[in-house]
Amino acid sequence: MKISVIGCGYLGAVHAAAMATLGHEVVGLDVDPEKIAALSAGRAPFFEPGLPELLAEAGATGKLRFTIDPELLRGARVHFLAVGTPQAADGGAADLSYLHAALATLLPRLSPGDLVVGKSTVPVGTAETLRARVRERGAELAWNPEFLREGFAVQDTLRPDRLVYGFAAETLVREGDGVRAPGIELLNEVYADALAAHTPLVVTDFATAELVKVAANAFLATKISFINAMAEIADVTGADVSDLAVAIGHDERIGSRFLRAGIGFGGGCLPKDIRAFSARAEELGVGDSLGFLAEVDRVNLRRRDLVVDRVASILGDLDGRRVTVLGLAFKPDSDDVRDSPALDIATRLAARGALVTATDPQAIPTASRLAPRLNYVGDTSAALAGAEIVLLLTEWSEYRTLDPVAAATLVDTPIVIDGRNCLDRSAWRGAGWAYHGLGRR
Ligand SMILES: NC(=O)c1ccc[n+]([C@@H]2O[C@H](COP(=O)([O-])OP(=O)(O)OC[C@H]3O[C@@H](n4cnc5c(N)ncnc54)[C@H](O)[C@@H]3O)[C@@H](O)[C@H]2O)c1
Ligand SMILES: O=c1ccn([C@@H]2O[C@H](COP(=O)(O)OP(=O)(O)O[C@H]3O[C@H](CO)[C@@H](O)[C@H](O)[C@H]3O)[C@@H](O)[C@H]2O)c(=O)[nH]1
Repeated sequence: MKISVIGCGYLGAVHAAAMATLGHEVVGLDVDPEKIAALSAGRAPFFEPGLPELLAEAGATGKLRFTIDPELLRGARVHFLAVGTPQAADGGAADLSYLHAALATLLPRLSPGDLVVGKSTVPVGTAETLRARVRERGAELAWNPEFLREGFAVQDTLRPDRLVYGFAAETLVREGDGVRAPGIELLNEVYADALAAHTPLVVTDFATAELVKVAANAFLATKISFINAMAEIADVTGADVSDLAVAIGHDERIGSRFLRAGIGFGGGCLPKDIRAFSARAEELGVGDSLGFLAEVDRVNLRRRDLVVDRVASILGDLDGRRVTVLGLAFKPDSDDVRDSPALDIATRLAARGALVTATDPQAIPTASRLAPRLNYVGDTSAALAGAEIVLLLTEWSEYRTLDPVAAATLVDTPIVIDGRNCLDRSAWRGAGWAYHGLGRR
């Protein structure tokens, strides 16, 4: 089937390439000519494991094209909207201007019978407001939220753990165990491979589909802030949050995943999604229902304050002190620094006068665009040289497996703050380091 993907960022580029490897004829549209030039040349415009190989595989099919020319949208039967919905500059709500612009570009190029499929994360109620404009063109709208994780985007796209389709409530017809809705066959054809692999499918109305996405992210964010709140308690009681997480995680009702305490969550999704969800609930007059998400956000942001304060309490005056930061991306296996706790901490220490040397296997280009004043060093050993304190802030495998004995010979003073509680503290202490975990004895 011929499909288009509008917006070729972290989500859209992977989606477009993955769809082509599944045999669809795909055109990916973006307004960023540099991104399109890279993708057209088969180069990934950002770091995502497996994406270069996926682009090569898709390129070899001859079925994948990237363009800035919206005319090439014509002829596709399914059009995915995958543009950004960032936090608005003036508050927590989602900025839908990119989505509206993308739709305005698409509408005149739609043909009757086409299906427009929203993938972007949107406030509940958005799809309903967009549908009339799509219907005027004789096309239909579906909402199909995306759950991929950066760092695992390729496998999550090809083998999602579930698919959710949202349709206008009045078009949904339930028959026994099945559901009919206009456009559902087109989506089933797009996802034939995943469906054949028995991927669970939930077909529902727009509002539920939109809510599933933000509810999932709100739950994940809450889980992280919960364990970080336990880390705060552990800090004052002498308990160990890592042992606590293992112990509560053995209860299958709780589960062991997403219970890693540390400097908290960041990225282009969790922080802005919980704020947009809260803002939308306020608009709907049910702000109190999500009041806890403001606390989830506060706990999360306190983690960054905690690390900055701890560095200050260890070093005393920060002015001119040599601080080395290992890791800038919001998580390992990504170059994404959107709302990265690591970059935020590094920047705040620099603002307080520290001489921050920062390194990351992939995120130096993205970080240096946002925070040009840090001293960026590509090589880990060079970054460690002469440090008065080392902060591990993104748990890339090369940092988790650092040899503490060798590292100790490079620094000025062997003090480490393990912002992700991922180091073997006995080994580090054994090598002479003053080890500081977060919520760990
Ligand atoms: N990144 C993820 O892991 C992820 C996962 C699930 C859902 N989402 C959601 O998907 C959406 C996209 O996120 P992202 O991380 O890919 O963002 P992104 O910023 O990486 O990509 C968005 C792309 O859209 C392009 N764009 C903007 N306006 C356009 C227009 N009018 N026409 C064509 N292209 C346009 C931008 O140039 C950019 O390349 C967001 O709503 C996000 O919340 C993201
Ligand atoms: O136990 C944990 C797990 C994660 N994190 C942090 O939480 C953030 C988000 O991590 P993760 O959820 O793995 O990354 P994303 O790629 O942002 O993915 C989330 O956001 C996407 C965009 O909405 C969704 O599609 C995914 O399902 C959802 O997991 C990162 O800063 C992690 O360091 C922790 O601090 N502790």
